[in-house]
Order: sequence, then structure tokens, then C-alpha cells
Amino acid sequence: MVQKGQFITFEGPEGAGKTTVIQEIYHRLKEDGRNVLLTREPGGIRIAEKIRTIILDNDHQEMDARTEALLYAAARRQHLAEKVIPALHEGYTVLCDRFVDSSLAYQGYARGLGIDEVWAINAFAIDGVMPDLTVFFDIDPEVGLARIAKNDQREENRLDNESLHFHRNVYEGYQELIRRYPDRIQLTDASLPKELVTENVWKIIGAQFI
Ligand SMILES: Nc1ncnc2c1ncn2[C@@H]1O[C@H](COP(=O)(O)OP(=O)(O)OP(=O)(O)O)[C@@H](O)[C@H]1O
Ligand SMILES: Cc1cn([C@H]2C[C@H](O)[C@@H](COP(=O)(O)O)O2)c(=O)[nH]c1=O
Repeated sequence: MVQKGQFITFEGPEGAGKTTVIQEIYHRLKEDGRNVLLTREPGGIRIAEKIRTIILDNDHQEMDARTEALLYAAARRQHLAEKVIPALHEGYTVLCDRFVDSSLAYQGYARGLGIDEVWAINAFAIDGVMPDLTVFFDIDPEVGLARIAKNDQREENRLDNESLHFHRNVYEGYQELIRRYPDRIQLTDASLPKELVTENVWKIIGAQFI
């Protein structure tokens, strides 16, 4: 695949501030005259948003861990094929709120399916498309969960409602990924005020692409 644009993904525990900061980064890149696509996983397009609803529905407590991993991978494939890959071909900078590292940390590590096993199904789904840069929003999972609990606009979903033990394991999973991919994954301190986190993320992106 000839990829002309840049693919930047954002990762971290619940409530880390990714969505908030990415929106500001999107506006700054646009002001800079770039073609930018802001999207998210799971979701971003019609079919993947439907899969998102199935995965995150609080009513679906019986969902099997492998089913969950496969659904995330299916949503990812459709999103890549329909939206991300065409945008990269056209030279867009693609900002994606979560990508394959979420599957590796949540399903691979925290659900206990195994990082390598979850990687295997995702390798099929992503077919070689990997981020040029991943920004990890580093925050104590308890602090992130407290932020979303305070936000009245947000309905907590099936994954949000997992135990603190699960969310701590997600964080541990990310630490393992940071050890495995030190060149791709850059860390930012997400416990700082929003404005500072935005400045730091802007610097990380600027150092590589602007
Ligand atoms: N740096 C910050 N300091 C304090 N509160 C913040 C900060 N950044 C975001 N918030 C608030 O925390 C909540 C979660 O932020 P946001 O939705 O951006 O996180 P997120 O990483 O996208 O979460 P999730 O992945 O769980 O959807 C929101 O209410 C937001 O206003
Ligand atoms: C892509 C992806 C996501 N998850 C989890 C992470 C969150 O709990 C939800 C998505 O909700 P958000 O508010 O949009 O962050 O799904 C996952 O477990 N595995 C994945 O691959």
C-alpha cells in the first residue's frame, strides 16, 4: 500500500482526556492548512458504529471475551477499508481516537486473551496498516474513571463499568506495549490541565510531522 498521509493514534485509559485534546489538535492542524480527518474506534463509520453499540451495550454482560475481540477487529477492518485507508491515500493526516493498541491492552492483556493472540486476529484485520505515531495519555486509571463519573453528559458503557482491577490491568497492558514499541508510542502526562496536555501533544506531533 502506498500511504501518503500520516496516521496518528491516541491511546490511554478511560477518561484520560484523549477526545478533548484531539479536537483541539484537529483545529490547529486545519488552521495550519492541512487536510485532516478526525475519527474514532470502535466506530467512525455506519457499520462500525453499529458494532460499537453491540459491544458497549450494558445489557450484553454475557459477551464472550473472544467475541468481543473479534467484534473490535471487525469494526476496525471496516473503518480502515471505508475511511482511514482512502484518506491516507489522499494525503490526509488521520487522527484516530484509539486503534489496535486498545485491543492489545484491553482484550489481550486485561481480558487475559494474550497480546500475541489478539495481535494475530488484528494482523488480518489491519493488513499492514500501522500508525506512524501513537500518543499514550498517561494517567492513573482511577483518576480517569473519576473524571468520567463527574461528567453528566456521558453515559457509562459496559467497558467503563468494568472493575478497577480490570482498568488497572488495562494500564499494565499499555505499559507492556510501551516497552515493545518505544519508537512508535510517545507518552504524555495526562494528569496535567487540559491546556498543558494539548501543548505537549502538539509538541510531540510537531517534532515528527510539522
Ligand atoms: N486534563 C484534564 N483535566 C481534567 N479533566 C479533563 C482533562 N481532560 C479532559 N477532562 C475531562 O475528563 C472527561 C473525560 O475526557 P475525554 O472524554 O476527553 O477522555 P477520553 O480519553 O476520550 O475518555 P474515553 O476514552 O473514556 O472516552 C471529560 O469530562 C473532560 O472534560
Ligand atoms: C478500540 C477499542 C476500544 N476498547 C474499549 C475502550 C473503551 O472502553 C471503549 C471505547 O469507548 P471510548 O469512549 O470511545 O474510548 O472500548 C477496547 O476494549 N478495545 C478496542 O480495540
